[in-house]
Formats: sequence, C-alpha cells, structure tokens
Amino acid sequence: MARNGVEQHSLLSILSLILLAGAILWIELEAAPWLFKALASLLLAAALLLFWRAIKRFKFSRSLDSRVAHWQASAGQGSAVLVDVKGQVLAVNGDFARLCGIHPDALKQKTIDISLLLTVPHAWAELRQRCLIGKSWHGALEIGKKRLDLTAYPVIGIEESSAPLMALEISEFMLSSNEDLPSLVMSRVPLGIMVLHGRRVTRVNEGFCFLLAKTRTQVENSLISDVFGVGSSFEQALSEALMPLLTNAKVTSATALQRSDGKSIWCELVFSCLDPNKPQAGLLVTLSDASESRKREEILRQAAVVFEAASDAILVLDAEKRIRMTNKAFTRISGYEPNDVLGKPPKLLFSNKQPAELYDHIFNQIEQENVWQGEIWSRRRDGAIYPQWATISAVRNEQNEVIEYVFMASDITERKRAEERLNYQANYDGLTQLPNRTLFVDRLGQAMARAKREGTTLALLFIDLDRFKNVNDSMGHSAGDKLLINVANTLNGCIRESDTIARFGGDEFAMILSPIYGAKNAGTVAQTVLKVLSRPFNIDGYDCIVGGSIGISIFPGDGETSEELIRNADAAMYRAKDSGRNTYEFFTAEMQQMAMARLGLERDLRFAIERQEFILHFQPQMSLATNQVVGLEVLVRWESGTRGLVSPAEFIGLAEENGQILALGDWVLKRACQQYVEWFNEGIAPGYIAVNVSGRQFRSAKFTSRLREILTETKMPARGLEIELTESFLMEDQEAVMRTLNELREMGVTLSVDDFGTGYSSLSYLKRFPISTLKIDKSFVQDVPGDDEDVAIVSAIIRMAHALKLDVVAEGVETAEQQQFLHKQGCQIVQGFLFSRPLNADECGKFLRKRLEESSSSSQIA
Ligand SMILES: Nc1nc2c(ncn2[C@@H]2O[C@H](COP(=O)(O)O[C@H]3[C@@H](O)[C@H](n4cnc5c(=O)[nH]c(N)nc54)O[C@@H]3COP(=O)(O)O)[C@@H](O)[C@H]2O)c(=O)[nH]1
Repeated sequence: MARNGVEQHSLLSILSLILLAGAILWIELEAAPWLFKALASLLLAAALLLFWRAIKRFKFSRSLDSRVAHWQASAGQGSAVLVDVKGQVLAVNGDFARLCGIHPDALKQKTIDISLLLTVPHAWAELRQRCLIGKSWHGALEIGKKRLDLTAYPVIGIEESSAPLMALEISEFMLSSNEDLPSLVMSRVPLGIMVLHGRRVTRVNEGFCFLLAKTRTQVENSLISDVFGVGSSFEQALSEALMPLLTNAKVTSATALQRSDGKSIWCELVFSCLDPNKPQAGLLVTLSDASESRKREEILRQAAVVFEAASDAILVLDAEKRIRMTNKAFTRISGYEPNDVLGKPPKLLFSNKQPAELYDHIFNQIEQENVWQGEIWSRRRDGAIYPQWATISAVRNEQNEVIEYVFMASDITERKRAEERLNYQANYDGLTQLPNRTLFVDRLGQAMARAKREGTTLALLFIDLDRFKNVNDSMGHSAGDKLLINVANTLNGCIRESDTIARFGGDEFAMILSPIYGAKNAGTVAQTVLKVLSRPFNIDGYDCIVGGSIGISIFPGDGETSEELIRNADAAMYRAKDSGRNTYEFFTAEMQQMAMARLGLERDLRFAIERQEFILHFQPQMSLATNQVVGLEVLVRWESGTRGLVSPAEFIGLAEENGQILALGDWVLKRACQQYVEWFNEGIAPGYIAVNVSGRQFRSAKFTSRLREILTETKMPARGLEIELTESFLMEDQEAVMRTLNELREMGVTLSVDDFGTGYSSLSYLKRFPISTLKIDKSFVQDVPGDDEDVAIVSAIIRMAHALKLDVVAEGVETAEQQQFLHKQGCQIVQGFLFSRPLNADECGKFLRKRLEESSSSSQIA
C-alpha cells in the first residue's frame, strides 16, 4: 500500500508539470494564431482535468491508506482481513495468509474475492448487508474441510463519503484440534467435551449433549450465555479459570449446571488451552458428572459429622482389631483421649466383671454372623466400671475379608438403674419389700423344677392374718401398713436362706419352704409362724394381736403347677379359717375335690351368664302392724341345665371373686325393675323392691350412671328401689362409699344395711351415711327369744335404729315366737319363711294379688 501511495504521488507531480507547461504555452501563444491558441486551451483543460482527477484519487488513496493503517494498528489477534464491499482484499495479516494457505507476498497487488471463502450459503450476503448498515456479524464458516469462526464488522472511514470497508476476523483454525480429537474418541469418551472460542461454543461431543440434555444444534455456534444462561455458574467458572490458564496447563473446578430438562447436576470442569502457546486460540473444556461422587462425599461428610456428633462411643478397629479411630463421645464416656487407645486392642476397655472368654466369644460370633450385640461391662480411664450396650460389626471388602470393625457402644448405666427399679417394682411389694406374687410364682416354678430334678419335696404355706381388718378399720390405714411391715419382718425371721416369703396383697402372705424333709416339718414351721403371729405387735403404742390361718400344700402331690399349688394351699387356708382360725391345715383330697368343683362351677357360671340361666325370686317383707306386704327382697337363682336350681350362696362369692358379678348384678337390677314396673302397672306392687348389690358392683365407676339408665329404660320409680349393701362393705373406703350413697339419695333410691350385727356395727357410719333401713341378720333372729345374748343384741339394734330414726327389718323369721318377740321389741318389718319363702315371679304375683284380695275383703267385713 505504501508503494502505491508513492506511485500516486509521482503521477501527481508529472501531471502538475504538464499543467504548468500548458499554462506557460497558453500565455506564450497569446499572440499566436487562434488555431494554436485553441489547441493550447484544449491541452490545458485536459491537463486540468487530469490534475483534478489525480488530486481526487490521491485524496481517496490517502483516506483509504489511513483507514487501512488504522485497521492494521487496531486489528485484534488471530487471522484478519480488511475487504471492501465487493470483497476485494485491502489488507491482511500474516495469520490470515496462513489461514488461506497463501503466502503473504502472493496477496501483494492481488485481489481475492473473500466470498469464495464463504462456502456457507448466504453468509457473504448476510455479513455484507450487516456491515453496510453499521452492524457486526458472527458466524461459523467452513473452508474446505476446515471450520472457522468469523466476526465481521464495518470499518468507518474518516469522511462520510468514504466507501464502507469491512474487517473480517477469523479465529484460529480448528483443523488441528479436530485432528487431535478424532471424532470417534469425541463421541465415545464418557465425558462432556466442549471447545470454546472466545465466548462461543464451537464444538461439543455427544457426552456433553447427554450430560446437559441438549442437542448439538442447540449448543454449537452458540454463545456461552445462550448455552448456560446469562451470568451462569459456568461463566463464572470460566472467567475464574482464564488467568490461571496463562500459567497452568489445566484448571479444574466444579459447579452445578442446569440441564435442559430442569435438573441440576454437579459437574467437574477441566479447562485447558487448545494450543498452550496461544491461550487465545481457544479452550477445551471437559465436563464430568460428579453428582454421584458429590453425593458420596456428602454422605461421607455427614457420616463424619455423625461420627463426631454421635452420643454413642464409636471406635473403628482395623482388621487386626486395633483401635484406629475414636469419636468425641468415646472420650466423653470413657475418659480416654484418642492417643491413649489408638493402636491398642479394645480389650483394654473391657472390665473383668464379665467372663474373660466374652472377648473371644464376641469376635468369634462376628466372624460367623458379621455382627455382635449385647451388654458389656467396661472400665473408664479412672477405673470406674459401667455397663454398655454394644454393637460390633465387621466391614468386609469385595473378597469378603474383614477390613475393619465398627464398635458402637452406649452407656446404659441410667437405663440399667431404671430397669432395676422397674424390675424391683414389678417383683417386690412396695410396702413390705417382700417379693410379690409374680416373683413368688417364678421362684416357686424354679423350686418345683429343682425338687423334681433332685427328687426332693417342698411346701407352700398360704398365710392369712385373722384380725388384720380390725386393726385397719379401727386404727386407720397407716397403722395397718405398719402392722403389715412388722408382720413381714417377723415372718422373714421364720425362714431359711433357701426359702422365700412373699406378700400376695392385703393381709395374705405365702412361703416356699424348699426343700422340706417331710410334711411334718412344714407343720412345724406353720406352728412357729402361728406362734409369732399370735404375739402382740406394737403399733403406735398399742398392742395389736392379729393371729393367722395357714393352708399348706406339698410338692409333689398337691399340684402339678405353681398355680395349682397356690390354689390348693389357699383352699387349705380357708379350711383353717373355718375350723376356728389361728391354726393350719394341710391340703387334702377332699379339698382337692372341692377345688375341682369350684373350678367347674366357675366354668359353668361363665356359660350361665351367656345363656341367661338366671331367674329372680322375691321374698315378701311384712309389716307387723298392718300384716301387709310392704316390700320384696329380690334373690337371684341359677337354673342350671346340669346342676338344677343353684342357690346364690354357692355362686355369688365366686362371681364376686372373678368379676362375673358385674354382668350378673346388672342383669338382676334391670330384671327386678322390669318386674316391679309390671306389678306396679297391674296395681299389685308393694312399696319397694330391695335388690342385693355386691361390693364389687357398687364400687364400679359406672354403677350410678348405669343405675340411672336402668331406671329410665324400665320406667322404674327411684323411690320404689332399695339397695341392700352388707355392713362389712360399708366400712371399706368410706369416702368413696359416701359419694356414691349421696348420689343414690339424690336419685331417690334408698339404702338398707344387710346382715347388720355381723360386722363392726359402728354407730359413726350409721350417723354419717344416708341409710334408711337396718336388716337384723337372721343368725341373731333364729335363737330369740331363747338365747339371752341374741335377745340383747336384737333389742339393742332395734333401739339404736329407732334412736337414729331408721326402719328395722328382721330377716329369717321362722316361728310365731320370733315374730311376737320382734313385735314386742318394736320391730316394724319382718321377713322369713313364716310369711313366705322366696317365690318366683308368677308365685309372687299370685301371692301379692291374694294378699290384696284378703286385705280388701277383710276391710269390707270390717
Ligand atoms: N349380690 C347379690 N347377692 C344376692 C343376690 N341374691 C341373693 N344374694 C345373696 O345370696 C345369699 C343367699 O341368698 P339366698 O340363698 O337367696 O338366701 C336368702 C333367703 O332365701 C334366706 N332366707 C330368707 N328367709 C329365711 C328364713 O326364714 N330362714 C332361713 N334360713 N333363710 C331365709 O336368706 C337369704 C337372704 O339373706 P339377705 O340377703 O342377707 O337378706 C344372701 O346373702 C343374699 O343376699 C343378688 O342378686 N345379688
């Protein structure tokens, strides 16, 4: 270009000389003929024209030169060419010549139609059009087999009229990189590969597309911001890698990348230059999915956190069972610092409270089953021994060889204490600290097994205190508790080391004498026990004499199971009580039969309730003043298919013991109310029906609400119902009894005290409780007026009842003498065989009707 400028400059000088010569000639020929003058003018005009054109061309050439020079000065790195709008090359750099495979000299004075290079259809027209309107153009082009990245932009002239020029910058050939990365490798390699030129993605492999769920066409030739998003984490990683790449062959980083399907993957990126000598020549980026390894790392990190933060002590042992790692909890629990134990076997942590073989046993089991779990006693650094719950597991490699053991252990000192407490509570009586029934049964089972094995004999003594209730009721529960503790200590003194004494609850105790050499010896022990029990116990300054009754069963002989032995000793104890108390009885075959009978009765009773085999009988209560039926006592009967009509005396006690009384009592109440309402509607009902309610039924939480339901359901008038409760029951838990009695009174139901005189006949409860009637027990009535004592008792009860404004019913009246006596004493109401036996509903209905008829006819006669 410079040469061209010099040539134009010389041409301009020649033209200037011609023009000067023409002007001189024209002046010299002023006087010459017009023909010469005309020729001279013509020559001058031509010279002027040429001069003007030369000036113009010179100016243009100067402007072009300056633009080319300016472009050359500012042209960026890489291949570049400056062309005019026709594609004529105005300037090139050396890289461009190399790109075209043409020596730079070959371009001298030559013109190359750049559009020939642009094999992509319309590319030339597009970029030319963009440059003509002052915009740039980017695109990927191919030259033969080569691919290149081209950026074209307009080069503005100094004058507006200047013809537009276009600078084309062509990035380095990728030919060499293509050859370095054979397509096969590119496509097979399980990595994402991406080639970047500037901020443009020029090539990617299948791995890349797979990784980011993109298609090649979505990615190739797109800007990074289009592929990864504006301001993406990739862009950030790239910009962070650029500086280090100037000095490092490769730079790695990792970041989360967004896939086209919206998922995010964690990628490891490796940036390297395509040509290490020319960082600007493009970058190769490999991407690998590190999500899994990151997850694993995360898990490992979490595991490490768990390891350290675990509340359990954790030790990692190597295959030789030497401690390799410990966590903080281990140090906290054991007191050992890691350095105290690292490299040592965990045996040093074991205490000798357990058998020495345990250590080998543990690892033998792990060898077989991979894991061992159990309690071990460990020793802290300060020597203290403590229990641990340990889990030791083996970690094996793919060859199934143990590579390490993980030993996890928690300090269970507290848990053990709590367990011991619970165990104690479950097996010992809280008041006397003696074994309870549960532990007793367990020990009895063991003693029976031992006796069987060794061919020895054992005895079971069932002890019931005779007058404990008196103390409890008269001196209060606290005194009763003290008495029981004293009794327990005393009984403890009567047995040997090998024997067991237990409290079964209430005032019941039991002993296992094991072994016992002959039943006689059991009798001797029973005598000793009775002797110590008959001595006074000093409670709160008072001497309390209780005494006891003992039943004895012997094994083998009196039962095959512990329950049988206990039941039989219990039966013998009842026999002892029946035979006058403060004595002992051995279990006998006869008792065996009774026990069997009781079992059978219990079974049949259960079915009787299901089959509704019960009926009600009614026994009239007569007014001695009017000779009228004033009420009816309701008495249940069991019409058994196999046993006939069974008296309640035979089954009520049993039903109370096993809880069947709840269902039975409910039925009795409802049926009695229904019957009363029937008679009431017929106009023959007396003033009330008196229903016997057992203590267990009365104590039930639902008793009053259920009674309310029954009254409503049957439409029974509450005032027509009297509840009969035994005197002894009223003495138990007086506050609770009081609450229920008050509820009954509010409902309008009255209360009668049954069997009065047989219990403690305390005046205080008669005053406190809302009682309306006292029933004198038939045992007092049967011997009046002959027996002075009974006469005194009966008259006293009647007087007391009058004083307290209570009605009195005398039951069991069988003779006219008894009736007269009672009448004389002022007893108003009587009940007994003298007037009527208990009658079934039909008979009772007839009885009521007859009595009414009789009384109406006698009143008519009168
Ligand atoms: N909880 C419930 N207890 C009930 C119920 N039904 C009855 N019983 C109680 O069973 C015991 C035995 O009753 P029973 O065999 O019916 O005997 C009663 C009468 O038949 C009997 N009696 C009546 N008059 C005479 C007589 O002149 N002589 C004589 N020897 N016996 C007679 O007395 C029993 C009534 O006693 P009491 O209840 O004390 O008034 C008995 O304790 C019943 O209470 C029930 O449904 N629930």
